[in-house]
Amino acid sequence: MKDFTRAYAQQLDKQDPLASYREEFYLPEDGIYMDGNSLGLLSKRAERTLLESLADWKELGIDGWMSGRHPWFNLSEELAELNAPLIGGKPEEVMVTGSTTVNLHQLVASFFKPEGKRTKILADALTFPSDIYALKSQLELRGLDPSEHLVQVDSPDGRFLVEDDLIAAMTDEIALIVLPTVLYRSGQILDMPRLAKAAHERDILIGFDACHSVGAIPHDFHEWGVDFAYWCNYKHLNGGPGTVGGLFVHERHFGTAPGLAGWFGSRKDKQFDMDHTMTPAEHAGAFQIGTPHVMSLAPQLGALEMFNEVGMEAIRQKSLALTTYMIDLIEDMLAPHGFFIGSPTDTRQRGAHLSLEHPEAARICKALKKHHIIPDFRAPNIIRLAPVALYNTFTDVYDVIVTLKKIMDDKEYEAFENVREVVA
Ligand SMILES: Cc1ncc(COP(=O)(O)O)c(C=O)c1O
Ligand SMILES: Nc1ccccc1C(=O)C[C@H](N)C(=O)O
Repeated sequence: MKDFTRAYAQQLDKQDPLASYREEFYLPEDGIYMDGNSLGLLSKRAERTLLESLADWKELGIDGWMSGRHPWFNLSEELAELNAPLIGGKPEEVMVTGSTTVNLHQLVASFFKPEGKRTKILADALTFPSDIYALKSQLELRGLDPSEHLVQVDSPDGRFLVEDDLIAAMTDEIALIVLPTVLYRSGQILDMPRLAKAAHERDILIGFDACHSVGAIPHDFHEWGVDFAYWCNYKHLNGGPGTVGGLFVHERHFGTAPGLAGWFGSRKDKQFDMDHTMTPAEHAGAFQIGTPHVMSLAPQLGALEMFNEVGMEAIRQKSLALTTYMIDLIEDMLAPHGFFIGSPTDTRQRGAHLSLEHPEAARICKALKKHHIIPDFRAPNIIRLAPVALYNTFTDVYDVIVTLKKIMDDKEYEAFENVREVVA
């Protein structure tokens, strides 16, 4: 018999080995934050490392590049070491640089080599729009028509992708594959090792957008043989709004010239020779372009420290316990209200957020916000809820679903217009 009392949720919190991490974060005073899949919250450690870098600037000026608490010249490399275990790469295969979309541009510019019959890029119909915009523009830059050279594999139900369909589309016309690790709407995890193996058996390179999986699930990119990956550090990793992104390039590709070159991709000892012939770094550092956004990197030092301390296995375990508990509560409390859980029920395929579909989703989100609960909305009908392992509790989950039940029982959502806000 499942227990649907608040006391049971509190009991689960008492047994939670990660409970103490909640105090490390600045949480809303009178509300519940469930949007860590879009923008993670500020932690005290991230605030401290940002303030330290500001103090270095204040006290050292230009010397902050080489002296100070976190010398800026090596900050991207220092952070790559903290990022590497989270995605299962060797430190030299990872770089903290650019942003998701910029890194995708860089990686496609470097690894898309249309030749003979192989001139197409394979992607999917559910991926984040920015990736598609980037892929289309990369094709156009090569004089290739995206309507012919970008193949997007469809989804049978608009929620999930089927690996067999993706593999069936890996034809001898495909030069490069770019897929999400975890889908941004449904939270489905794709079978990355299987896809990488299938791609390589067909002589195709494969890269992954790991925005919704980094900091949420463990990865083994090196072992899986993935060619490249890229991600943001502002969602599950709590690095701050617009913080610098990450990229992974498998060591077998070291020596590939960066498609978009810039002096920060140089070997560190050569960079200030100011030679007009670039000597690229001999590792993933080669894919950096210009001066790093230091103040935007700095919070990651504190933020990422926590992930390395706790380990991705423990984070994954709690995250799955939270989403499984949430599904149980939704099925019990919201049954008469017409919600559809558009996320995988199989835990092996479920990322770290749940997608709740409802025709009134836009205004249900507004009603939740009125109760100081922060979800997000994805048009036309999705409420995304992300109970985050490091700072959300089982009681948070309980309170969110009870509030949702009240909003539905009392039709509170009818007080709002069913249209999205500008930033939804
Ligand atoms: C899966 C995915 N890809 C790409 C992006 C775009 O990232 P950015 O705006 O940081 O380039 C996002 C989020 O914004 C995302 O969730
Ligand atoms: N970068 C942002 C800026 C403003 C508001 C949201 C975002 C997001 O990251 C949204 C996220 N990519 C999503 O999965 O929808």
